[in-house]
Order: sequence, then C-alpha cells, then structure tokens
Amino acid sequence: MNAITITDLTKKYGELTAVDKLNLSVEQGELFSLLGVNGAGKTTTIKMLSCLIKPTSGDAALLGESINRNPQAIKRNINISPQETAIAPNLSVRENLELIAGVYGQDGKTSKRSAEELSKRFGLEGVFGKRSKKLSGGMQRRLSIAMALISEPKILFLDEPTLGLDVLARRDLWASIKALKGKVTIILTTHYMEEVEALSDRIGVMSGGKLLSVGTVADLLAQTSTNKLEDAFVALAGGAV
Ligand SMILES: Nc1ncnc2c1ncn2[C@@H]1O[C@H](COP(=O)(O)OP(=O)(O)OP(=O)(O)O)[C@@H](O)[C@H]1O
Repeated sequence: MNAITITDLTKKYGELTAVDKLNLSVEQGELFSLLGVNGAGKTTTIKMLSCLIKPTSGDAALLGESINRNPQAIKRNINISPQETAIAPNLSVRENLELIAGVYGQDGKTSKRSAEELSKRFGLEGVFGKRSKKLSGGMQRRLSIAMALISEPKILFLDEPTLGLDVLARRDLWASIKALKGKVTIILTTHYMEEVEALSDRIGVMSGGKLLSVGTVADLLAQTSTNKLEDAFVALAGGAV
C-alpha cells in the first residue's frame, strides 16, 4: 500500500509557482529523497504534505487521508524534523523530550520512559541533563529527530537533517536514520549526494517546482548516461536531459 499518493499538488505564492503539479507515490516503509537546487520547491512540498501550509490546488493522500479534507487525521500519523530544529534551547535534552511527549498526551511516567528510550536510541544518554543550546550541531540534529519520533509517526519528514554537520556527525546521523528504514516511511530533503546514495530507496529530482525524474540511483544514472549521481543530478537539474 502507498503511504503517500500525490496528485497534481501545486503551491503558488502570487506570481511564483513554488510547486507545480507534482505527481508521486511513495510506498510504506520507503525512504524517498527529494533532491533539488535552492528554491526548487522541496521544503514547500514537505510543508504541504505535513499540513503546515495549504496547497493552491491538487491533493495528497497520506495513509488514505486527504491533506485538504482531513489534515487533523494526518497530523496524528506524521511528524517533521524541520530545517530550523524545533528544540527549546534553554531546556535540557530530557526536558525537551518529555515536553514533546506531554504535548502528545503521554502521562508523566510514560513521558519519562519515552525520553529515556529515545535518548538511548539516538546516543544522547551522555548529554541527557545538558541544556540543548550547549549541544554540538550533530547532537542537536539527533535530538530534533528523536523529538519527532516521540509520537511514533508512521510518516516522518526530515528537511535537510544533516545540514552543516561535519563528516563524522553526518555519518552518525545516517546510522540513526538507517535504523528507521522499513519501519517508518521517510521523506528526506538534502543537498548531499552521498547522503542520498547512502540512505535512499528512491530519489526525486526537483527543479523550478517540477519533479523532473523519479527512480533509484541506478535508474537516474541510466537515464542520464552518467556514472555518478552528482553528474546525473547536474544533467537533470541543468536541463540537459
Ligand atoms: N512564504 C513564501 N512566500 C513567498 N515565496 C516563498 C515562500 N516560501 C517559499 N517561497 C519561494 O518558493 C520557492 C521554493 O522554495 P522552497 O523553500 O520550497 O525551496 P527548496 O527547494 O526547499 O530550497 P532550499 O534548498 O534552499 O531549502 C522559492 O522560490 C522560494 O523563494
């Protein structure tokens, strides 16, 4: 069954068409990466799918519910780790996790257990009592994803999860994301080709609000007659194919 079915999804800001008649299906448990240059429409797509903004036209069904007709039902099944992390800087790791657990209706005891369990899964036990603003960028990103998982979403949106991280922190985070594969449907945006290759089942290349191509890494290489994903991306996004 498809986790996400997108039909002619469009977002206009005045004269600008940020997302232009997007059509796409994503299977349950799939990790789908959206690749595109700055301004291609990736974040706008994620914001519409996670019901943060309304489409101008078109629709998407997430686990069978329409983003136009039933955003409340969708919000129970999804979560997002946004580009600008959702962490409260003056709260500790534990307090951030427990706060979010409380927002999702968990009682004190369950919140405590969720916070401990997620901090273990994301290697945050060593900084559990530390104020979040004092964490490294990599640790903050991990906390942001751990917070997004508190509600046990079936679909998770990761908007540039490793932006600005060093190579080691990025690889650590990849391991955490890989551990979610197959269990949670993930839509990820990134500018890092290596990240796409390491994590994705399939990739969509966006430019000017349009989805230019969808497939596995091998599909995109074959389509562009290239042998590196970066070359395939340049060929697609640059309009050579
Ligand atoms: N609230 C807004 N009002 C007006 N224009 C907007 C708004 N949000 C986004 N845009 C425009 O829509 C287009 C798509 O932006 P979007 O943020 O979706 O791109 P992106 O692919 O996520 O880029 P990046 O890789 O830089 O994050 C851009 O031209 C952007 O300037």
